[in-house]
Amino acid sequence: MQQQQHQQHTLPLPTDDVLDLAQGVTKTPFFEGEYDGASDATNQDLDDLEARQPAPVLRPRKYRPSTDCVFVEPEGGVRDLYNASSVPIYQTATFKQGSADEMGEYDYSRSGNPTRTHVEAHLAKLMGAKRSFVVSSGMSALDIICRLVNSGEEVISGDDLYGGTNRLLSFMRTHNKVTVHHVDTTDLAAIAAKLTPNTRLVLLETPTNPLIKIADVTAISKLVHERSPDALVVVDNTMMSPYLQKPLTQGADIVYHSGTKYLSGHHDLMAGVVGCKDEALAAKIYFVINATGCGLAPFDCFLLMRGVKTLALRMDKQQANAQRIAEHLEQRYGLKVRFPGLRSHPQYDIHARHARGPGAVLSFETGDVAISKQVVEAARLWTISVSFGCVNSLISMPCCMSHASIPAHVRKERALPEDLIRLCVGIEDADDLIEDLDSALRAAGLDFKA
Ligand SMILES: Cc1ncc(COP(=O)(O)O)c(C=O)c1O
Ligand SMILES: N[C@@H](CCSC[C@H](N)C(=O)O)C(=O)O
Repeated sequence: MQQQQHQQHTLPLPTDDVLDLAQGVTKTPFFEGEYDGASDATNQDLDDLEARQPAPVLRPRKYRPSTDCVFVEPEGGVRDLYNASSVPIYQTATFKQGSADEMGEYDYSRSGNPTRTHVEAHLAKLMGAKRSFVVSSGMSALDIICRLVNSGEEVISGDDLYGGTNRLLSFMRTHNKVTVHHVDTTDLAAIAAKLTPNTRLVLLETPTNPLIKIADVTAISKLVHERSPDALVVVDNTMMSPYLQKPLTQGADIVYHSGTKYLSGHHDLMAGVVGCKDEALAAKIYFVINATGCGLAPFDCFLLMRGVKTLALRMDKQQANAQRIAEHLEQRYGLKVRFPGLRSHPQYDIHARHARGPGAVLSFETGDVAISKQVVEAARLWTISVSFGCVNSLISMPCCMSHASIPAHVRKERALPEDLIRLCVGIEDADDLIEDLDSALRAAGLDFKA
């Protein structure tokens, strides 16, 4: 009984009411799919629907992605007693009950908290998810998803992926008797070769961290669902954010993000986000969150919500800067730059079909570990730091930083270049970023090509 109540209040609240009202008018719920300017129901249709209703109608409308980030559906989150424009931080562990056997919408913040419900509803809309959850970190989000895998089952994942993800999958292999296959996820045949009736998860990063390889989520989802109907396609969408890419609308079953990155945008909190395409999966995910207690704390929910509202603005500036920097490095220095906004990227077309932009993470090699180290250490505006998605620009060497937990021999087997430099581009003036990078490259002995 109590369990059911918890599941209800973590739903994006009256979204279903909204859709019921619009039934027969729109085939495209407002929270599904991209704005394409041409859905079956126009806003005029919805105005007409409203005019025919005896009472005020909650109107589902489709907005463009940047509007979606900042506009919080009034019926989508929590109802605040005082109509606060910014939903307050419900800094409470418990909620009072009217009687011993009747709890209200909330009883205990591990099970649910209004500030959390609010950001979850907003993120569900952005991701095109039936339901979303916010937890204590991106790794926590993946941990919850991995609990859907039983011992004896199999996971297929990339041969290029975040070091912490690799670490968790290795733990599952050694401690939980799960078979983990690492394959090149740009190669459909390589995935097909590992699919069995025992496959439970196909876990994709796209773009991958740090080699920026692109997976064709649509083609992979179709293949996996046909060949291994019990398998779930899970996409780590951290590098793109829901502003640029919505894998649930491309066939994936679950999407997750490190909210520590673009969603929050300022490197002032750790968070993870999970979005599910259906209620059955959502119920399983909610069970694990409540059972293990990794739901995001109220203050961090508030910060995450504040960050999401400026996501479009930040991402537009960051990726415009990244595009200029990628072109500069490729054209002026002749470096091999890995960035899906460059025509030279091997999966440029696939990425362009799936995402609204290239994002703001790129990587390149110098040909020598010592030179790369000199470049990284000579930069001034570019801070040496792990992570990405922050408003400040960051520079790193993945093999000794974010991916150091992958043993050196495995990095070698998977062709992860030790001299790789990763740039995470921020919102500074692109000219300043380029000048600073030029002087760091020059200090390390690299110059414009003749
Ligand atoms: C692609 C990717 N996914 C997931 C994570 C994990 O996120 P968090 O650090 O928030 O646990 C990271 C980085 O940490 C990452 O780079
Ligand atoms: N010491 C940390 C490293 C975090 S890396 C963070 C981020 N995902 C990135 O790619 O830079 C760890 O061992 O997890």
